[in-house]
Amino acid sequence: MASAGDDKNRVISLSEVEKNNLSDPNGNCWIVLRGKVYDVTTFLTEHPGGEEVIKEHAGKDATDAFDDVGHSKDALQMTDDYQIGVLAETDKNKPGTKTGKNTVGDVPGDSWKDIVFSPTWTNFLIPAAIGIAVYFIYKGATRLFA
Ligand code: HEM
Repeated sequence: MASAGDDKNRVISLSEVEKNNLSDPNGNCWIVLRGKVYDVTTFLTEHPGGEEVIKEHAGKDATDAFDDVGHSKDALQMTDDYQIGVLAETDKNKPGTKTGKNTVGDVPGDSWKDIVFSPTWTNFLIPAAIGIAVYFIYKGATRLFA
């Protein structure tokens, strides 16, 4: 059922998102997740995590809060039903907004790239362990031939 109102690629400015923060007379609740705009007004009462957590982000970017919860892939796919547009390019780099695709593969920690390229302590620990092992092998070898 495609109609003009179903256009998920309508370009929406951040100031328009900010107006739909529940306090507006229309009572709408819009949020931004990775550069996409969602109208979650009707979803609030259905949200398994409760209304309040989403309401706190009404009219704002909720990407970090959404990711912090560790939403399931099902939850991520559900967001599609509420997308009403994309954030204007010029507004994507403003503080507090996150760009990027909202696809399953983009969930932090979900892709092998996040692990391989993450600068966490494990990336330091593994080379360090190899270094120590090489040192002891070398020490053992020099003792053998001494
Ligand atoms: C369109 C947007 C959203 C959808 C479709 C959605 C969907 C869901 C679903 C399906 C769950 C059940 C658990 C899961 O499957 O992961 C859930 C739980 C939850 N969500 Fe959302 N959510 C949305 C936005 C948000 C936002 C913006 C926040 C935070 C500010 C949030 C916070 C939570 C919390 C705290 C839980 C409970 C987690 C738990 O009990 O372990 N959600 N959400």
